[in-house]
Amino acid sequence: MTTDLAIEVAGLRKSFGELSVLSGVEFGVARGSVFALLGPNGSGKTTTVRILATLIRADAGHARIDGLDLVRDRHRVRRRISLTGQYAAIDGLQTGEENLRMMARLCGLRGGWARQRAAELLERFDLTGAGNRLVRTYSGGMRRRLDLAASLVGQPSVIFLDEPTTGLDVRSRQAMWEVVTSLTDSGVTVFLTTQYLEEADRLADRVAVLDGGRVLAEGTADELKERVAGQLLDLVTVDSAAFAAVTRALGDRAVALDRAALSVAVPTDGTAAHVRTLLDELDPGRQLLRRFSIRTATLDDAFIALTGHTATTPQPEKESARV
Ligand SMILES: Nc1ncnc2c1ncn2[C@@H]1O[C@H](COP(=O)(O)OP(=O)(O)OP(=O)(O)O)[C@@H](O)[C@H]1O
Repeated sequence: MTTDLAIEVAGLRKSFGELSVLSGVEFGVARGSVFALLGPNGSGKTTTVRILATLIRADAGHARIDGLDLVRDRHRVRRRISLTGQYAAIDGLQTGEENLRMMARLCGLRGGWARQRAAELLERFDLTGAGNRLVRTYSGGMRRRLDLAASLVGQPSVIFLDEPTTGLDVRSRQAMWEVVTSLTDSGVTVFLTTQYLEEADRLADRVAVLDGGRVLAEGTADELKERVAGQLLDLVTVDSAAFAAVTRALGDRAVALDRAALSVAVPTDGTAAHVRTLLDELDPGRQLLRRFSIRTATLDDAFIALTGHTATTPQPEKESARV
């Protein structure tokens, strides 16, 4: 079956014993796009990737890759996908070039062709200069790039990147982002999981927010931000009593609560009239607010508004952070 969706997922469920991790996950990923699955620790991102990469089976629901059913056509699906970040497929005691050449041979390319493919990939991932060095001397960022290069040897149509930049420093993360962006130039579909909202915002054509076993929202990063409102009025209160009073008055209009910083934000259209009305409503005696500023909503704000917590805050802490 041909479809313009590279990945289609419907009603996906998965439990581990008593623990229900996915309870009806649905989404579609357009061919040649970058799709980010965003969610806090333990929300089931890796489980979703492992199901889609045919490593484990879902309890219910179905999924297709390139129109092929994950269960019935498992072997054909496997030839079209690659998964990076999970396997230590790279041998530290070989050079980068040797690793890629070995992969190429495993994919059926012979002598000269394997050498040529390895050289192309080293060049593409900016590793030509390091190609003859043992991989164990590579930095974390170089290893990730080599890992990604290795996953492209077989020319997959869908690439899964499970948290591709976790643990990398800022520069390596940016280098990785450039590489990921360039992947879709050759028509590859990229499915990435991340806890970094900035990463999803920067890379993904579409983002799905996974929490509580379901996709809570799906759209472009801009669409998700608009769910919070285009602009936010940030308010810093004078003390914790004032913070409590202001957040109580805001009720469920409050977003981006930060008790430690005594700050809270509220959606606004940014006009002087609306800002004045809000300030008068929240602080009629003019004693509760220290400062205010207006900013454009971020994907962080959208995430918190949708899920009630931050992307990286584990469950127990999040309860105590609630107001
Ligand atoms: N094989 C397994 N057996 C039992 N529980 C599992 C197994 N695999 C995952 N889990 C549990 O399922 C939940 C979801 O895990 P998963 O790794 O999919 O989350 P995640 O969103 O990728 O989290 P993180 O961002 O921390 O990597 C977690 O509570 C995890 O402990």
